[in-house]
Amino acid sequence: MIVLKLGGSAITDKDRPETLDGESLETAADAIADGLRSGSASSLVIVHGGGSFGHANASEHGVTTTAGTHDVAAVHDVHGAMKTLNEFVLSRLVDRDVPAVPVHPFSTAHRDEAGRLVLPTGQVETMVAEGFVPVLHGDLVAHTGRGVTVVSGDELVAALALDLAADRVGLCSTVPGVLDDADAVIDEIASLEEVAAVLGDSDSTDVTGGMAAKVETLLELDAEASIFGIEDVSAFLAGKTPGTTVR
Ligand SMILES: Nc1ncnc2c1ncn2[C@@H]1O[C@H](COP(=O)(O)OP(=O)(O)OP(=O)(O)O)[C@@H](O)[C@H]1O
Ligand SMILES: C=C(C)CCOP(=O)(O)O
Repeated sequence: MIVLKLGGSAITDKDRPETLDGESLETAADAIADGLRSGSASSLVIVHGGGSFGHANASEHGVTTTAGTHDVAAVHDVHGAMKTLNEFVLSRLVDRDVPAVPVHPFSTAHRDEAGRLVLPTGQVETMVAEGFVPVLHGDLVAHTGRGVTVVSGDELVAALALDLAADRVGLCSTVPGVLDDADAVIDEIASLEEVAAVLGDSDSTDVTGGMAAKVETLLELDAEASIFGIEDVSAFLAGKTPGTTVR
Protein backbone atom coordinates (compact mmCIF):
# COMPACT_ATOMS: atom_id res chain seq x y z
CA MET A 1 0.00 0.00 0.00
CA ILE A 2 1.32 3.42 -0.99
CA VAL A 3 -0.02 6.70 0.45
CA LEU A 4 0.88 9.70 -1.72
CA LYS A 5 0.15 13.33 -0.90
CA LEU A 6 0.04 15.91 -3.66
CA GLY A 7 0.99 19.10 -1.84
CA GLY A 8 -1.41 21.96 -2.32
CA SER A 9 1.45 24.36 -2.90
CA ALA A 10 2.69 22.10 -5.72
CA ILE A 11 -0.56 21.56 -7.64
CA THR A 12 -1.95 25.10 -7.30
CA ASP A 13 -0.67 28.56 -8.11
CA LYS A 14 -0.09 29.91 -4.62
CA ASP A 15 0.04 33.52 -5.80
CA ARG A 16 -3.52 33.49 -7.22
CA PRO A 17 -6.62 32.59 -5.21
CA GLU A 18 -8.29 29.31 -6.23
CA THR A 19 -6.04 28.76 -9.25
CA LEU A 20 -4.50 25.47 -10.34
CA ASP A 21 -0.90 24.94 -11.38
CA GLY A 22 -2.16 22.97 -14.36
CA GLU A 23 1.26 21.86 -15.56
CA SER A 24 2.35 20.48 -12.18
CA LEU A 25 -0.97 18.71 -11.62
CA GLU A 26 -0.68 17.10 -15.05
CA THR A 27 2.93 16.02 -14.35
CA ALA A 28 1.71 14.33 -11.16
CA ALA A 29 -1.33 12.79 -12.89
CA ASP A 30 0.88 11.41 -15.70
CA ALA A 31 3.25 9.87 -13.14
CA ILE A 32 0.36 8.28 -11.23
CA ALA A 33 -1.18 6.86 -14.42
CA ASP A 34 2.23 5.42 -15.43
CA GLY A 35 2.77 3.96 -11.95
CA LEU A 36 -0.60 2.17 -12.10
CA ARG A 37 -0.01 0.91 -15.65
CA SER A 38 3.45 -0.46 -14.78
CA GLY A 39 2.11 -2.17 -11.65
CA SER A 40 4.60 -0.41 -9.35
CA ALA A 41 1.76 1.49 -7.61
CA SER A 42 -1.17 -0.91 -7.78
CA SER A 43 -2.52 -0.22 -4.25
CA LEU A 44 -2.57 3.53 -3.97
CA VAL A 45 -4.31 6.10 -1.79
CA ILE A 46 -3.96 9.76 -2.75
CA VAL A 47 -4.39 12.79 -0.49
CA HIS A 48 -4.10 16.36 -1.68
CA GLY A 49 -3.62 19.61 0.19
CA GLY A 50 -5.12 23.04 -0.33
CA GLY A 51 -2.51 25.46 -1.67
CA SER A 52 -4.41 28.48 -3.04
CA PHE A 53 -7.71 26.67 -2.30
CA GLY A 54 -8.90 26.34 1.30
CA HIS A 55 -6.11 28.05 3.24
CA ALA A 56 -7.14 31.62 2.40
CA ASN A 57 -10.81 30.82 3.09
CA ALA A 58 -9.94 29.18 6.42
CA SER A 59 -7.73 32.12 7.35
CA GLU A 60 -10.52 34.63 6.54
CA HIS A 61 -12.88 32.76 8.86
CA GLY A 62 -10.21 32.43 11.58
CA VAL A 63 -10.24 28.62 11.43
CA THR A 64 -7.08 26.56 12.00
CA THR A 65 -6.36 23.03 13.20
CA THR A 66 -7.11 24.22 16.75
CA ALA A 67 -9.29 27.37 16.40
CA GLY A 68 -12.80 26.31 15.46
CA THR A 69 -16.00 27.92 14.25
CA HIS A 70 -19.73 27.18 14.36
CA ASP A 71 -20.40 29.44 11.35
CA VAL A 72 -22.27 27.47 8.67
CA ALA A 73 -21.17 29.87 5.93
CA ALA A 74 -17.52 29.22 6.85
CA VAL A 75 -18.09 25.46 6.59
CA HIS A 76 -19.57 25.77 3.11
CA ASP A 77 -16.87 28.21 2.01
CA VAL A 78 -13.81 26.21 3.15
CA HIS A 79 -15.20 22.73 2.46
CA GLY A 80 -16.58 23.98 -0.87
CA ALA A 81 -13.15 25.29 -1.97
CA MET A 82 -11.54 21.96 -1.12
CA LYS A 83 -14.25 20.02 -2.97
CA THR A 84 -13.67 22.22 -6.03
CA LEU A 85 -9.95 21.39 -5.98
CA ASN A 86 -10.78 17.71 -5.41
CA GLU A 87 -12.94 17.75 -8.58
CA PHE A 88 -10.00 19.19 -10.56
CA VAL A 89 -7.61 16.54 -9.24
CA LEU A 90 -10.11 13.73 -9.90
CA SER A 91 -10.80 14.88 -13.44
CA ARG A 92 -7.07 15.05 -14.36
CA LEU A 93 -6.67 11.49 -13.03
CA VAL A 94 -9.82 10.05 -14.61
CA ASP A 95 -8.80 11.63 -17.97
CA ARG A 96 -5.75 9.34 -17.77
CA ASP A 97 -7.84 6.24 -16.92
CA VAL A 98 -6.86 6.29 -13.24
CA PRO A 99 -9.93 4.89 -11.34
CA ALA A 100 -9.90 7.85 -8.93
CA VAL A 101 -12.87 8.35 -6.57
CA PRO A 102 -13.53 11.07 -3.97
CA VAL A 103 -13.45 10.71 -0.17
CA HIS A 104 -14.40 13.91 1.68
CA PRO A 105 -13.03 13.85 5.26
CA PHE A 106 -15.71 16.31 6.47
CA SER A 107 -18.31 13.57 5.97
CA THR A 108 -16.33 10.80 7.65
CA ALA A 109 -13.83 12.09 10.20
CA HIS A 110 -13.94 14.13 13.41
CA ARG A 111 -11.74 15.35 16.24
CA ASP A 112 -12.36 14.44 19.86
CA GLU A 113 -12.20 16.91 22.75
CA ALA A 114 -8.41 16.58 22.94
CA GLY A 115 -8.13 17.41 19.22
CA ARG A 116 -7.22 13.87 18.19
CA LEU A 117 -8.25 13.00 14.66
CA VAL A 118 -10.59 10.02 14.27
CA LEU A 119 -10.58 8.89 10.63
CA PRO A 120 -12.51 5.75 9.64
CA THR A 121 -10.61 3.90 6.90
CA GLY A 122 -12.79 0.87 6.14
CA GLN A 123 -14.24 2.52 3.05
CA VAL A 124 -10.77 3.54 1.81
CA GLU A 125 -9.46 0.00 2.29
CA THR A 126 -12.45 -1.50 0.47
CA MET A 127 -12.13 0.98 -2.40
CA VAL A 128 -8.47 -0.01 -2.86
CA ALA A 129 -9.33 -3.73 -2.67
CA GLU A 130 -11.98 -3.17 -5.35
CA GLY A 131 -9.48 -1.51 -7.69
CA PHE A 132 -10.27 2.17 -7.05
CA VAL A 133 -7.84 4.95 -6.14
CA PRO A 134 -9.40 6.96 -3.27
CA VAL A 135 -8.55 10.66 -3.34
CA LEU A 136 -8.90 12.42 0.05
CA HIS A 137 -8.08 16.06 0.77
CA GLY A 138 -7.30 18.48 3.57
CA ASP A 139 -10.68 19.65 4.87
CA LEU A 140 -12.70 20.79 7.85
CA VAL A 141 -13.86 18.25 10.42
CA ALA A 142 -16.36 18.43 13.29
CA HIS A 143 -14.43 18.98 16.53
CA THR A 144 -15.95 18.21 19.93
CA GLY A 145 -16.59 21.49 21.76
CA ARG A 146 -15.19 23.74 19.01
CA GLY A 147 -17.54 23.42 16.02
CA VAL A 148 -15.25 22.60 13.09
CA THR A 149 -11.47 22.85 12.70
CA VAL A 150 -9.08 22.24 9.79
CA VAL A 151 -7.52 18.85 9.15
CA SER A 152 -4.38 19.01 7.00
CA GLY A 153 -3.62 16.55 4.25
CA ASP A 154 -0.45 15.68 6.18
CA GLU A 155 -2.49 14.56 9.21
CA LEU A 156 -4.69 12.46 6.92
CA VAL A 157 -1.57 10.86 5.38
CA ALA A 158 -0.29 9.96 8.86
CA ALA A 159 -3.66 8.52 9.97
CA LEU A 160 -4.04 6.50 6.75
CA ALA A 161 -0.45 5.24 6.88
CA LEU A 162 -0.90 4.01 10.46
CA ASP A 163 -4.32 2.46 9.98
CA LEU A 164 -3.67 0.83 6.61
CA ALA A 165 -0.09 -0.18 7.56
CA ALA A 166 1.24 1.60 4.46
CA ASP A 167 4.47 0.24 3.04
CA ARG A 168 5.46 3.56 1.53
CA VAL A 169 4.53 7.18 2.23
CA GLY A 170 5.37 10.06 -0.10
CA LEU A 171 4.66 13.79 0.06
CA CYS A 172 5.38 15.93 -2.93
CA SER A 173 5.59 19.66 -2.46
CA THR A 174 6.85 22.77 -4.14
CA VAL A 175 10.40 22.11 -2.95
CA PRO A 176 12.68 19.15 -3.92
CA GLY A 177 12.87 18.07 -0.24
CA VAL A 178 13.57 19.63 3.14
CA LEU A 179 16.26 22.24 2.54
CA ASP A 180 19.16 23.13 4.84
CA ASP A 181 20.38 26.68 5.47
CA ALA A 182 22.32 26.57 2.17
CA ASP A 183 19.18 25.42 0.31
CA ALA A 184 20.60 21.91 -0.27
CA VAL A 185 18.23 18.94 0.11
CA ILE A 186 18.70 17.15 3.46
CA ASP A 187 18.89 13.39 2.69
CA GLU A 188 17.59 12.05 6.00
CA ILE A 189 15.82 13.35 9.09
CA ALA A 190 15.58 11.23 12.23
CA SER A 191 14.64 13.86 14.83
CA LEU A 192 13.05 17.29 14.94
CA GLU A 193 15.94 18.77 16.94
CA GLU A 194 18.47 18.21 14.15
CA VAL A 195 16.45 20.31 11.66
CA ALA A 196 14.31 22.60 13.84
CA ALA A 197 16.49 25.63 13.03
CA VAL A 198 15.85 25.40 9.25
CA LEU A 199 12.17 24.39 9.33
CA GLY A 200 9.67 27.14 8.71
CA ASP A 201 6.11 27.92 7.71
CA SER A 202 4.90 27.95 4.13
CA ASP A 203 5.72 30.98 1.93
CA SER A 204 2.00 31.29 1.12
CA THR A 205 -1.09 31.63 3.35
CA ASP A 206 -1.14 28.33 5.24
CA VAL A 207 -3.23 27.53 8.30
CA THR A 208 -1.64 24.12 8.89
CA GLY A 209 1.99 24.95 9.59
CA GLY A 210 4.13 24.45 6.45
CA MET A 211 7.26 22.27 6.48
CA ALA A 212 7.74 22.32 10.25
CA ALA A 213 4.34 20.69 10.89
CA LYS A 214 4.89 18.27 8.00
CA VAL A 215 8.18 16.91 9.39
CA GLU A 216 6.76 16.73 12.93
CA THR A 217 3.77 14.69 11.71
CA LEU A 218 5.93 12.31 9.64
CA LEU A 219 8.36 11.64 12.49
CA GLU A 220 5.45 10.04 14.40
CA LEU A 221 4.99 7.34 11.73
CA ASP A 222 6.35 3.78 11.86
CA ALA A 223 6.84 3.76 8.10
CA GLU A 224 9.52 5.96 6.57
CA ALA A 225 8.28 8.85 4.46
CA SER A 226 9.78 10.79 1.56
CA ILE A 227 9.37 14.52 0.86
CA PHE A 228 10.18 15.47 -2.74
CA GLY A 229 9.26 17.77 -5.62
CA ILE A 230 6.53 17.15 -8.20
CA GLU A 231 9.12 16.05 -10.78
CA ASP A 232 9.99 13.09 -8.52
CA VAL A 233 6.47 11.58 -8.16
CA SER A 234 7.38 9.16 -10.93
CA ALA A 235 10.63 8.04 -9.24
CA PHE A 236 8.84 7.63 -5.90
CA LEU A 237 6.09 5.47 -7.41
CA ALA A 238 8.77 3.38 -9.15
CA GLY A 239 10.18 2.45 -5.72
CA LYS A 240 12.94 5.03 -5.31
CA THR A 241 13.39 7.40 -2.34
CA PRO A 242 13.87 10.87 -3.86
CA GLY A 243 14.27 14.06 -1.80
CA THR A 244 14.33 13.83 1.99
CA THR A 245 13.61 10.60 3.88
CA VAL A 246 12.00 11.05 7.32
CA ARG A 247 12.49 7.97 9.54
N1 LIG B 1 13.61 23.95 5.51
C1 LIG B 1 12.64 24.01 4.57
N2 LIG B 1 12.76 23.25 3.45
C2 LIG B 1 11.82 23.29 2.47
N3 LIG B 1 10.70 24.06 2.54
C3 LIG B 1 10.52 24.83 3.64
C4 LIG B 1 11.47 24.83 4.70
N4 LIG B 1 11.01 25.67 5.66
C5 LIG B 1 9.84 26.18 5.22
N5 LIG B 1 9.53 25.68 4.02
C6 LIG B 1 8.31 26.05 3.26
O1 LIG B 1 7.43 24.95 3.35
C7 LIG B 1 6.69 24.90 2.14
C8 LIG B 1 6.09 23.52 2.01
O2 LIG B 1 5.06 23.40 2.95
P1 LIG B 1 3.55 23.55 2.51
O3 LIG B 1 2.69 23.27 3.69
O4 LIG B 1 3.33 24.82 1.77
O5 LIG B 1 3.52 22.36 1.47
P2 LIG B 1 2.38 21.57 0.73
O6 LIG B 1 2.06 20.36 1.50
O7 LIG B 1 2.90 21.39 -0.66
O8 LIG B 1 1.15 22.56 0.63
P3 LIG B 1 -0.28 22.48 1.32
O9 LIG B 1 -0.06 22.63 2.81
O10 LIG B 1 -1.02 23.62 0.72
O11 LIG B 1 -0.84 21.14 0.98
C9 LIG B 1 7.72 25.26 1.08
O12 LIG B 1 7.11 25.76 -0.07
C10 LIG B 1 8.54 26.34 1.79
O13 LIG B 1 7.94 27.60 1.55
C1 LIG C 1 -7.07 24.59 4.55
C2 LIG C 1 -7.63 23.42 4.41
C3 LIG C 1 -9.08 23.35 4.51
C4 LIG C 1 -6.93 22.15 4.16
C5 LIG C 1 -5.42 22.21 4.24
O1 LIG C 1 -4.77 21.02 3.93
P1 LIG C 1 -3.19 21.07 3.68
O2 LIG C 1 -2.95 21.96 2.50
O3 LIG C 1 -2.76 19.68 3.45
O4 LIG C 1 -2.54 21.65 4.92
